[in-house]
Amino acid sequence: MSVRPEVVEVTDKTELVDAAGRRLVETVVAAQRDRGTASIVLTGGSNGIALLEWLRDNGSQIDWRSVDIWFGDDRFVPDDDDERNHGQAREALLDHVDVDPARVFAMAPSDGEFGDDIDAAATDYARLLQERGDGGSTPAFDVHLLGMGGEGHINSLFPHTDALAERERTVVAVEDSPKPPPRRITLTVPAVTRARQVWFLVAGADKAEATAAGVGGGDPAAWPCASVGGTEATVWFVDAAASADL
Ligand SMILES: O=C1O[C@H](COP(=O)(O)O)[C@@H](O)[C@H](O)[C@H]1O
Repeated sequence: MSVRPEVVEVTDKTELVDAAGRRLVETVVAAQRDRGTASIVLTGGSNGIALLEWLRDNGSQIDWRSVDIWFGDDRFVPDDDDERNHGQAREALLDHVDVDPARVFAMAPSDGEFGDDIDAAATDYARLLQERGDGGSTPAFDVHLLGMGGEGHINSLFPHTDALAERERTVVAVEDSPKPPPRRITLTVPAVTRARQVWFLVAGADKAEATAAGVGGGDPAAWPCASVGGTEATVWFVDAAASADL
């Protein structure tokens, strides 16, 4: 991990979303003031989507026209499938604020332009990241949001998998995710660690062991959450139950 993680402990999930939401508004507004633009990598999962709902109601200080929206992972299923992180993000936020559609970079669904060719879809997302990367393999995202599973997975990077071990490509296809649906596209460790700030949104007692491993520097092959951090900040927003083992 690049920088020492900061832990923001709150009581429950409502406070967690509120704390992360307030800080995200501040961070995006500051980036837009300093650089004229901002970039956020969204995550799926319960807290990631709750945060987007919070932003829908409380994010009016953000100039949504000047934000690039990326996805940390998505499920390779048809576009109208409820499992799509992109569809959930549209419903929670993107359809309700003034984002520039040309700056919302969804991963291809299984009925999109690449059809069922998941590798072509993953390769194309890597191409897009590089194209917008100002000479780097990806943009230096302002904030990469991450949910986390009880076994420590982030994006679709699961313990002891080739996707987690990837150190060259920024985006890979996953054909056998242990959590359904099995086919996914995900940013890899080299992509996540390009972010200025990496934020974990974690609630629930079933995440306490993984939280302790992530914050405390556990084995990155066993605990994907321990394998990433931001170049400027790594922040863990955790509720009381998830922080029980810290
Ligand atoms: O499969 C996924 O799960 C994680 C965590 O989800 P949660 O509901 O336990 O918070 C999520 O971060 C990831 O984007 C998603 O594809």
